[in-house]
Amino acid sequence: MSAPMKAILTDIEGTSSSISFVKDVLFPYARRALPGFVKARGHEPAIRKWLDMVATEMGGMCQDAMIAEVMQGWIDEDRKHTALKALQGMIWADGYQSADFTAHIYPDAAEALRQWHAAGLPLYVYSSGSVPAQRLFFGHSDAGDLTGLFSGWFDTEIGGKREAGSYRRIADSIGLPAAEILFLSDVVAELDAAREAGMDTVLIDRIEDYPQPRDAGQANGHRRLESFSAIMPTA
Ligand SMILES: CSCCC(=O)C(=O)COP(=O)(O)O
Ligand SMILES: [Mg+2]
Repeated sequence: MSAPMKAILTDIEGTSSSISFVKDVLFPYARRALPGFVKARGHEPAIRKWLDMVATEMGGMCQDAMIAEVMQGWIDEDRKHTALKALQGMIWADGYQSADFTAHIYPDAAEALRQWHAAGLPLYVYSSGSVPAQRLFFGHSDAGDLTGLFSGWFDTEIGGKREAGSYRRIADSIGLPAAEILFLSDVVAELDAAREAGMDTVLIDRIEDYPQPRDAGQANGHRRLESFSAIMPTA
């Protein structure tokens, strides 16, 4: 018999929210703004530390304009680099504050998150997007400010999403055995890592993001659902 579910940990892109919002709205916004952002604010310590991290990876001294160009390339490749994600989050803050966009959330996800929270189930986020970017995302979602629904936030500062150790550290930080946490994601490799750490898993396979639903082999033994509605009826 499996352990009772005591908390839910959710991914964002492709799980609670559409891939196309991230790829077609957020990434191009950050790509366009990056050179100006680095030029105007690169001297601020909270920004400098990330630029220096990228410069070190590039082999040492390089001009900020070149660092910005390298990071634009990383955006095109969808690299989940912690420095890039931190800077993207700072850039998106302007976009949300000036109401250039609101963050997409699938209506079934917003509804289920509200129901689970109302039922007393603690909710957590684990995304490659930085924690500040996650807070902005759920704070300015199509369904309003949902930040109050969450008990905690995790990004790649705790470790990569495809590494079992990250999920062990998250379970420790939440203060529950991994077996009592359900992780939701659209990426099988992330679910594999969470399962290796002992978490329960559900593959979210949204038709809008994955027009060719994953078959049982591709799902690699993870329960596969097309929305949040069927995960745990609370009604
Ligand atoms: C929360 S900010 C936008 C999402 C993002 O930058 C990203 O890389 C999403 O990755 P995820 O781990 O949520 O699939
Ligand atoms: Mg995802």
